[in-house]
Amino acid sequence: MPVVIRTLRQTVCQVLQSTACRCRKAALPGLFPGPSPWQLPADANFHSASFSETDQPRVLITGGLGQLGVGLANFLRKRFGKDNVILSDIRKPSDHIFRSGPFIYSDILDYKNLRETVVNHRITWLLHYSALLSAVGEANVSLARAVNITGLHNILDVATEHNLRLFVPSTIGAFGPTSPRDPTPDLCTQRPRTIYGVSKVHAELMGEYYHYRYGLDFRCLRYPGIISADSQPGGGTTDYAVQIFHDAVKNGKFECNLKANTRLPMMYIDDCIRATLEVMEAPAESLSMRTYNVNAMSFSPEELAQEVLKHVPEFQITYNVDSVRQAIADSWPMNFDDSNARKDWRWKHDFDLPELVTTMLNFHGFDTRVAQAN
Ligand SMILES: NC(=O)C1=CN([C@@H]2O[C@H](COP(=O)(O)OP(=O)(O)OC[C@H]3O[C@@H](n4cnc5c(N)ncnc54)[C@H](O)[C@@H]3O)[C@@H](O)[C@H]2O)C=CC1
Ligand SMILES: CC(=O)[C@H](N)C(=O)O
Repeated sequence: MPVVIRTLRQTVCQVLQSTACRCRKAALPGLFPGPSPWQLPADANFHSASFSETDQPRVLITGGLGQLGVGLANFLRKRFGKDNVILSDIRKPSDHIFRSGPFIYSDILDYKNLRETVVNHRITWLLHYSALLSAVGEANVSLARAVNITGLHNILDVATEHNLRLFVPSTIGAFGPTSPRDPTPDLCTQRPRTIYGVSKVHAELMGEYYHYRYGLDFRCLRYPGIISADSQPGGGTTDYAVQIFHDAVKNGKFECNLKANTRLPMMYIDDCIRATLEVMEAPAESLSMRTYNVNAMSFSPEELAQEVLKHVPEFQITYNVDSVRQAIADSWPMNFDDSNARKDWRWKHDFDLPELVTTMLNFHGFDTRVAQAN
């Protein structure tokens, strides 16, 4: 590119950036309770430790005692140091979790408490995991609305106020019966019919709005159903794919609450946690979007049962369909198109169905090598 054009381009960019900066400061007074950095002179923005000030991110995980948070904290602690990753929740942690690294009480509905936590612990990354999932959300819509929507507003405000990098997981549940289901691309109709799905579409849109309007470093992945061995699911539609392994090993049989041919996108927890760290560490210029589908595999209960049967020959599956969960599953994607994540930040899953099944059975104490040799 000729030097003159390059210089002109840089000048235009600088002007645009300084205008954007002024707009952002002008727009924010009044958005946050109490004195906010935006109401102070620019050089007095002292209470957010920016990335350049610290070697490692200082991470806060909200809703960290659910299915995904503890595994995520363990992974991030290996990478960034134990004391740099704080797990938080409104529930009481087990002794083991309490001893394994910093844990604090934090209710996302209490803005002052959230702000105190971010300030006192000099947080730079916020991974926001608190939520009510699809099935429990339908059983308690007003609580789901409060936690998933009002709570998210607090998270967006505190993250913007303190210049945090913010990760909010979305879900296959952010799509609905009018979305293309096989496959479901990143950008398409999203008209979910659960409070969970509606709140997640809201989170995606609000996060992107804050990104474009205030410069918030918002990053979001739509996870498929996540399968974990050492943590229990919190009341979702894909929970059967975790429970089946416990029951196969313990009782040799499993009663499934979805129909045999209900196909849904799924992922092993190690892939999910790695995807989360990878998108958090991706250079901003590699992200052509702020909300990405990520996927690993798709299967139905009968296909999962067939794979379990290869290792546990006496295994039996029966079906007792839960109409609420079935209606939800029938409106969700069957296959998830995550080609943008694979292209932009080189997402690649490690676990397909056979590896998932052997890993889960081995974790539950079932020796798959012995079973296959017999
Ligand atoms: N597990 C999965 O298959 C998938 C999970 N996700 C998302 O990942 C995130 C984490 O999911 P899970 O760990 O499975 O959820 P979970 O339901 O197991 O855990 C959620 C946690 O949020 C906490 N919580 C509830 N109200 C709170 C409040 N007022 N303040 C602070 N914490 C509160 C609960 O105590 C619970 O420990 C959620 O946002 C979920 O939507 C997305 C797709 C799939
Ligand atoms: C896929 C999800 O978001 C969750 N596991 C649920 O089933 O609600």
